[in-house]
Amino acid sequence: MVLNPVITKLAGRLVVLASASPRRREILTNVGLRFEVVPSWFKETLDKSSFAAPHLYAIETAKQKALEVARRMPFKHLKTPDIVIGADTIVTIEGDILEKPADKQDAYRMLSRLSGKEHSVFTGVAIVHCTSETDSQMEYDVFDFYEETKVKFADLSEELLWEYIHSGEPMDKAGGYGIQALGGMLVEYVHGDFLNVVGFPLNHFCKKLAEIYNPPPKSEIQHTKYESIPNVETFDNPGDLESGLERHMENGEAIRIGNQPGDQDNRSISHHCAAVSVEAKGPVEFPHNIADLLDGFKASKTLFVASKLKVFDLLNSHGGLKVGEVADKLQTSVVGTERLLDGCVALCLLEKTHQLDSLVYKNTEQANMYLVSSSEYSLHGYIIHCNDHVWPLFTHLEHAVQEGTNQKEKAFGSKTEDLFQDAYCNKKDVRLRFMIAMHSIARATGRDVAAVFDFSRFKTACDVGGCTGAMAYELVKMYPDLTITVYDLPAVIEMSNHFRPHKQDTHRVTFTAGDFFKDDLPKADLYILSRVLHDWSEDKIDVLLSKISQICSPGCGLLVAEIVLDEQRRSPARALLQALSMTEGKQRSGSEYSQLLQKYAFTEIQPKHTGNFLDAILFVKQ
Ligand SMILES: C[S@@+](CC[C@H](N)C(=O)[O-])C[C@H]1O[C@@H](n2cnc3c(N)ncnc32)[C@H](O)[C@@H]1O
Repeated sequence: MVLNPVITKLAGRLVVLASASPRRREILTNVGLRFEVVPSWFKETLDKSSFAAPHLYAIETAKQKALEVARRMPFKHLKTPDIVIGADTIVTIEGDILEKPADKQDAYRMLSRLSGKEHSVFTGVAIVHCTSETDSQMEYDVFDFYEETKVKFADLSEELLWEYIHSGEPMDKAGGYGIQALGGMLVEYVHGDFLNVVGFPLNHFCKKLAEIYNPPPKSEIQHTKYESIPNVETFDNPGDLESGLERHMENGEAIRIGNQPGDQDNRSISHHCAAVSVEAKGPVEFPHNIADLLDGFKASKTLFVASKLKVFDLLNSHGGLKVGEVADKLQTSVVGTERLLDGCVALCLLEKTHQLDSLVYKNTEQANMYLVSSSEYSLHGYIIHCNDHVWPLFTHLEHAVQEGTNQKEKAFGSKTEDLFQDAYCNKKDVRLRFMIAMHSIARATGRDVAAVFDFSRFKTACDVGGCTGAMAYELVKMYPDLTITVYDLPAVIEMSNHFRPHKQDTHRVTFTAGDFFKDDLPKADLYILSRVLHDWSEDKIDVLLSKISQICSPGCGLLVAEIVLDEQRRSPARALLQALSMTEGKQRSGSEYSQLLQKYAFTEIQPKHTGNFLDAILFVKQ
């Protein structure tokens, strides 16, 4: 369930937020919108003086941010979004626009201007629909709006001002303050939408969606159609967009790619599949979605190999390197290394810049955050697992489809009786690789799963099949009264100490070894099943859930963390593609999980999409 039914109209479309702001991401995630984040490269350099009013500047910046992403994605991300959302927040006082401070002095200048006075916060929002209707070019329908909120600051002493500036909070925020955190202490009153000041006017956005999807008569809608994109300056060279895939249309009007607004009800396949209806007789437009799929495996393998060779670790520790230096340090050929690095640039994992007379390769911010093996939320372990374990299974997909079985024997030479307890899994190196992979996903997701419900009424939890304890560590961080037992097979528990975080007090997380099909589970008032149910047959699930149901008293909780399918079982593609290499389990929709758990006297509280790798459903024992 989501707060605004209109948001469900976006289900099944590839929705992209063209903003790196964690605050915007959180606001939209909280209402159940599923979207990808692709930060815009548009430089915020529009000439403010050329706009008649400040809000027009914010709207234009939001539009340009969204359009830049809409234009870049088909070429750099190999997929075409259906909808791109851009936003720009500015603070205005006495007719001047204040954006993000450049440094501490700039923050001081801004905040002392705001002290004791009322100012306005404007957020411009652009919703860009990407369509390809009648001619060879993509077309962009842009719907935009803005919201104004008045905020009054208290009189700020010099001491308070500098204390706030030294906290570091002002630096990435329009006007130099963040109302949702420490900056809230500076504010005397707010007139208008609070979330607008945080960075995204959710209420107005939902109204706008309602207007777009349940439209009033056409004459009343105001939006701009961009057949070609206005020439704007971005970090990227717009010229390179023309060099990649070109759209071929010999006589126009042949096909439509992508769902159009209003298509929701008769849509037959989901967004990533880009519903293609061939309506006309003439030659057809170039099938971008199919071309993207043809290259999909090359893109994955490029990421895998760069990760395996630790390219991102190397570039992170050196800041930036020339191709010869990378080849030298990796002991690889110069020509092959250059191809790999250029492939990573094309996939937006690396940046290539001219420095003096040479080309230097550097990690993108995203690569530093997720691909460097030592980074806090690194996906490196999971990427290596995909390369070493999932990739070989997928090379036998044809057999898997013919035989309806997992192809572990063909890929690794071991027959699967129990997914986790055969000789192959008991090899120490294989087990460790698996645990590192589980750890990286659970760490990346744990915080979001822990935050989607209020678990504070639970004092004891048992993470059943909790592996390295990654989810447990995130939960105890957020809930200071909670203690968690991580329950897993002895061979896993034996190695769990490797994963204990150093900078966290971990005494509230303990480990118990056992077999959840055979042994008694520890007593707790919240049970967690994260990525467990999808792995097993109905019979085995029956054993496990009967055990949990018996041990639970009324009021006990059961948290299921899985990728939850939509009700038509069409998306997310991630879940359906993962199912192709499954042994005996299956992926389920929200209502399928509810029906399953109902049999064991658990009632669903609410399913939540976290926007992360896993979704969450909380159940309560009756
Ligand atoms: C797919 S992993 C999920 C790990 C963790 N919950 C997460 O979300 O990252 C499944 C976990 O179940 C554990 N497991 C499998 N069979 C088990 C059994 N019979 N008893 C206890 N744990 C088991 C595995 O060792 C593994 O850690």
